[in-house]
Amino acid sequence: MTTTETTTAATGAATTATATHRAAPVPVVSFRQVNKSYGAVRAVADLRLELNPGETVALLGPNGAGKSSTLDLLLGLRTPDSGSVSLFGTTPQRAIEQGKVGAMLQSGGLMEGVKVKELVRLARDLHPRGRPLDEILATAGITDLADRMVDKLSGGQEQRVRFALATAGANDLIVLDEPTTGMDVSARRTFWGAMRQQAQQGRTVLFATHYLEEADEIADRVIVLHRGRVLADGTAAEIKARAGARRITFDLAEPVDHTALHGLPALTSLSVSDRGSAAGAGRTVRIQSHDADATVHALYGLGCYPHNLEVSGLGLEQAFIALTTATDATPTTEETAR
Ligand SMILES: Nc1ncnc2c1ncn2[C@@H]1O[C@H](COP(=O)(O)OP(=O)(O)OP(=O)(O)O)[C@@H](O)[C@H]1O
Repeated sequence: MTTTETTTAATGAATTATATHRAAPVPVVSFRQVNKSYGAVRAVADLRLELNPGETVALLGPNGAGKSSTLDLLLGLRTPDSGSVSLFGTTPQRAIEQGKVGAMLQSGGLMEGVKVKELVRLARDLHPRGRPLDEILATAGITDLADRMVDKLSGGQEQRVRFALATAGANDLIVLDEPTTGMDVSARRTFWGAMRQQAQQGRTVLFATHYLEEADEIADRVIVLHRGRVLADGTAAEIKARAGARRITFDLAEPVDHTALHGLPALTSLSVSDRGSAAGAGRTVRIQSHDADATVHALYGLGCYPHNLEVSGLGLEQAFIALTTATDATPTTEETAR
């Protein structure tokens, strides 16, 4: 909090006005109109983004959307062509030197010829605010791997060791690029349990993932990147609502004219399975519509008698597909200009 005192001399008397302002918290991460291209490929385009203290944020996007490039810029591993990136109000390099950032990246092998505990101890000793070794091993779920040689680890175990290295110090920001790739279901559960603990201690967590259920379950904010831009930014519920579409499922006992179904209003997709409905006969129809009321109303107008009718919102996965495919259908500014 900042207090500003203003003293005004008027008619020989001093008037003191005290104004109290609440200082805006310094964002943990700030991207200001950042651009990054590799030759002709525009990987990050006019990216504006702020992360606030304590947020757990998922970065989603199809292959090539710019997720890894964004994380590389954030960590100072790449330099923007224009715009600026800051962490905790300073440069990425400075924030990392101060021990504020832990990262778990996709690339880069682990040092070989050492035991897991030796590698983790080294990372801990290099950190300005290293955590106790036993605690690091326990939170990463690798206590039983402590004496294993690093080159004898499975892919999923390696990922857990990478996580231990990323959390070897008391970081304020943890950055994870597809952290659970190669982990089985149980290792994933343990991993996210550990991650939650980190978030509950007030740390900001940013992770890129292709597992949409992870984003849905873990993140309190989801950022969808596409073609290097932010396509959607909000809670998972907001992203689902933003995609707008509803899913309509029903069974039909009688044969159906597919062309008539395709003519239903507000349709974004339609599939008819003739292999028998859930009830054992007929066919199951699955529709995505951006106006479920209009679609269902018209369905009755076709003389259809749907059974087991269900109308529901989209899951994050379908919302993600709806959002990104809608954008794929829209030409970019550069394409329009051609
Ligand atoms: N070093 C590089 N040289 C040339 N092009 C690159 C380089 N790194 C990334 N790209 C390109 O930049 C774009 C963004 O890549 P990036 O790896 O950031 O995407 P991503 O969202 O992380 O993808 P994925 O989900 O496949 O990991 C892609 O078109 C990619 O081919």
